[in-house]
Amino acid sequence: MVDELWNDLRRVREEAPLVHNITNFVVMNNTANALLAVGALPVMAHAVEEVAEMTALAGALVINIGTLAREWIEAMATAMATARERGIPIVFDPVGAGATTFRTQTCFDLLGRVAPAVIRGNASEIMALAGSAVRTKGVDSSAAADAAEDAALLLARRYSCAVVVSGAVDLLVDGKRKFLVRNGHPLMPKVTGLGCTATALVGAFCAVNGDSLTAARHAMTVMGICGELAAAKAAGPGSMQVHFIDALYNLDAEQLRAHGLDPR
Ligand SMILES: Nc1ncnc2c1ncn2[C@@H]1O[C@H](COP(=O)(O)OP(=O)(O)O)[C@@H](O)[C@H]1O
Ligand SMILES: Cc1ncsc1CCOP(=O)(O)O
Ligand SMILES: [Mg+2]
Repeated sequence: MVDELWNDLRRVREEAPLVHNITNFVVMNNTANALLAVGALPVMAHAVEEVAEMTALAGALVINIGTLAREWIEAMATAMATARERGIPIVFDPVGAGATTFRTQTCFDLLGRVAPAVIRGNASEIMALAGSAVRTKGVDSSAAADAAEDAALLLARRYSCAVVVSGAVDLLVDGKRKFLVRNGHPLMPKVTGLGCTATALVGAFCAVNGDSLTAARHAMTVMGICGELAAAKAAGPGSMQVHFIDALYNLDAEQLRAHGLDPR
């Protein structure tokens, strides 16, 4: 796994795929910096007048409903339709699904029109999309990833896609395969937007690897290892964010091996 991961990371760095993000106001800056640090090129564009053109240029489309407003929904649907026509992978982040009817219903509407390559959310969000009665506090999960395994499988079958449930241990399924990613650090959920960063990195890896589940596994492993490397230098969430970007930029093959990848 380590060699395949390294190959994908090198491809991201060499090919610098454009990742088109329709994402939330909270994380636009962190996400763009993380994509640049890993070697991809970010662009944030959400005007309905330009999204089709922008998506057509991209290696991956990331749709994130974190600060949803009605006028964005048409832009998201248009971008997703363009991606489908052109075979561009879509990665979908249902931020806060389950917290409000607007968020949950919009996810159903968008996903019902165009299925993504990958859905990446926390356990509460994935359970909400699967119809489980789950209490969710805004954008943070109230459950561990393993509690969402049945929900993840249901979504993987419903949309024929890969599903990533993030948490202390990430769970990844696509209906046929299941992977766990154990890397990571408890400081990570103390930095806003690292879930959205994970989704964007899944987009960057999907741009270079057509096997969506493998691409997602590689991205989530990179997230976890960089979280561990950053936490070793951080004094708290503020410096964690800065060290995380540096760790993404500097990540090398030796660090990947030293961080004990789990081949299951
Ligand atoms: N307690 C934890 N220990 C280690 N890693 C974590 C922990 N919680 C989250 N992570 C990692 O932080 C990143 C963001 O995940 P998460 O916090 O679940 O997303 P979200 O912000 O969407 O809720 C992922 O890479 C995940 O593996
Ligand atoms: C706090 C917040 N509110 C709306 S979007 C957002 C960012 C959520 O980012 P993440 O899910 O990556 O923590
Ligand atoms: Mg999130």
